[in-house]
Amino acid sequence: MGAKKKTLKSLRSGRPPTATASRSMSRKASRTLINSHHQLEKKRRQAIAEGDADAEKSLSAEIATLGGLKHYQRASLQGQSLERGGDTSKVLLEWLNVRTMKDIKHCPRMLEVGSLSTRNACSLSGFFDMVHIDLNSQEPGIQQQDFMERPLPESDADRFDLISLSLVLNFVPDAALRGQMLLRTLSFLRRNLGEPGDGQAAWPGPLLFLVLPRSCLDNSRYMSASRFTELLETLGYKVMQEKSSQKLWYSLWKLVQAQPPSTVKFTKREVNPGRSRNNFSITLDHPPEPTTKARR
Ligand SMILES: C[S@@+](CC[C@H](N)C(=O)[O-])C[C@H]1O[C@@H](n2cnc3c(N)ncnc32)[C@H](O)[C@@H]1O
Repeated sequence: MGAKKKTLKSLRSGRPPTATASRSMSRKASRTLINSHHQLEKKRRQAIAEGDADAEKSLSAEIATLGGLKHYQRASLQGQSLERGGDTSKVLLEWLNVRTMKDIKHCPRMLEVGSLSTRNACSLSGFFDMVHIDLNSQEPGIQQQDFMERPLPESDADRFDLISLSLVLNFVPDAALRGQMLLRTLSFLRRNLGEPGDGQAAWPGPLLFLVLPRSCLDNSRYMSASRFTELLETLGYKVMQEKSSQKLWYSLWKLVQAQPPSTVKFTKREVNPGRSRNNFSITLDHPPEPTTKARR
């Protein structure tokens, strides 16, 4: 660890206010840890799907040896500052436009799924009534909760004007679960934006902010930007903004359909053949066939 500690100062100086990792690791170490965690989680889910309890136990032990989700989150925080151009919510705030936000009389309610910090740009802006959740909370202001287990809202008071899924979909280790996560956003967004003229008309929502590593769309055998758009449009979203950085793809979607689709069949199919490509994919089988098992 001695050699790694030498990099501590430079890492800290490059870190945005959201990133408060207590111990730094090198850029290479954080990238390796993130990749290993994703691979092991994927294998663990496969073991669960196949009912292989021994394999699941040994993969869980390997994940624990790596430091588990807590260590992964620490690496992700460093990733924000080192490689990804900082806090992704800065892009969302730019798109929403400070002037517009100041004109909105109601305070838009925002759900940040996969929250590592309560001090990102959106949280500090004061424009939002924020709810932060994560599988593993690292701060008192972040509820420890699985979005997939969050009770479905009973009224608009429990719903949101904006949901953020920044680098969360790619964290989910299973293609079918990713589809379910996107589908689930529909239940958590407010569709009724109030009477025109009451100040709420300026809010452009209901909105979904999505960030993915570019490789998920640019270099996957089973996913591409057009295929992803096809799925989001099937769910009732329309793209409002999108941009790419060197490593990430940012997008902002507006929910434009009044009702969720009654059926969706979005299957895994090869769209970009090639040996060097990755296997990122999203599938959705809604409503699920009774015998269908979640599988990549
Ligand atoms: C790579 S980190 C991204 C964090 C941050 N949003 C960002 O943009 O850097 C992914 C986070 O999503 C969280 N996460 C994944 N699935 C989740 C779920 N179903 N519910 C809540 N949080 C989830 C993980 O615990 C992890 O902290």
